Amino acid sequence: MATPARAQSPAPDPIVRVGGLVNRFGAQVVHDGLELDVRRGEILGVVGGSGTGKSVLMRTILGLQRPSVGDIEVLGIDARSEDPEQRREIERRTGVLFQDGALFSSLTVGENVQVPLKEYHPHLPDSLLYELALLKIKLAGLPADALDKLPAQLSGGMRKRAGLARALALDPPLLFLDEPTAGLDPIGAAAFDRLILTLQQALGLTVFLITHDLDTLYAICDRIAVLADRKVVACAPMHEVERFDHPWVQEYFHGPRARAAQAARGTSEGRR
Ligand SMILES: Nc1ncnc2c1ncn2[C@@H]1O[C@H](COP(=O)(O)OP(=O)(O)OP(=O)(O)O)[C@@H](O)[C@H]1O
Repeated sequence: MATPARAQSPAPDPIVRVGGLVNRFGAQVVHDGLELDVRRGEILGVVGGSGTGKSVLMRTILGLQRPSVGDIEVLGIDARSEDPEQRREIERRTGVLFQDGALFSSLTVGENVQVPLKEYHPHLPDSLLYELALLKIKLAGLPADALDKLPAQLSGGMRKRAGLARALALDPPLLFLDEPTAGLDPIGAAAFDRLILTLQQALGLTVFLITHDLDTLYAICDRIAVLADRKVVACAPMHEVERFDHPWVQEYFHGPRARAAQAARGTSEGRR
């Protein structure tokens, strides 16, 4: 049985701590006393029904949105801080892949990857910027000739990889991915999952991954955080979460799609 997140023993070495989080939009309460730790080096899958506040949670952790109430610490920094130095430090040490890739459409892929490099290292010579962008593009599994293409000239899967290359530009220890496999065909999605896992293992990344993709959860996530009832109702490895006695969890992890994802893997445990 998965333990409700609130009742868990302290997480070993959390890199993100969220405590007592409340987010309200007018009369709508999205989060109410939400607790979550992200452990250093894990891939945490964040799931929940549509509108349960997964993206709002991510934006709040990144400091892009101020919570109504609550404590948020990212890499030891108070994410609610208005100190520009602290804000910059969080930005520099976190990579984000937004759902649509959020690339600048008028810049080439290489120029997109160079944006954070130029912002944080304004004195790097052009030749080095070029080499670094090329390195990140290759790391994200794109061919070198993608460097000079505009986002519109790439496929959806390649655009995701370009967004990932930009997210990795500053070698962040912490990566946020918002539905990275949405819109990809199953083969492209599986390849993207493998890429995330390879990068996480090779670079020692911690990954906060919002997804609806059961295959992704089964294939690469160390723990799954379930958002429901305005809280994280369970946060545990998959084999524990799928047994959690909550209507949404039961529906999601034991519906026809989940059975198909499990069957595809042969077993739902020991998959990494
Ligand atoms: N800036 C905002 N102003 C008002 N309401 C907002 C704002 N941002 C989010 N919301 C509301 O908060 C709720 C949670 O939104 P959020 O985008 O986090 O959901 P989600 O769990 O990521 O959903 P999905 O799985 O559909 O992407 C929604 O009802 C949304 O309309």
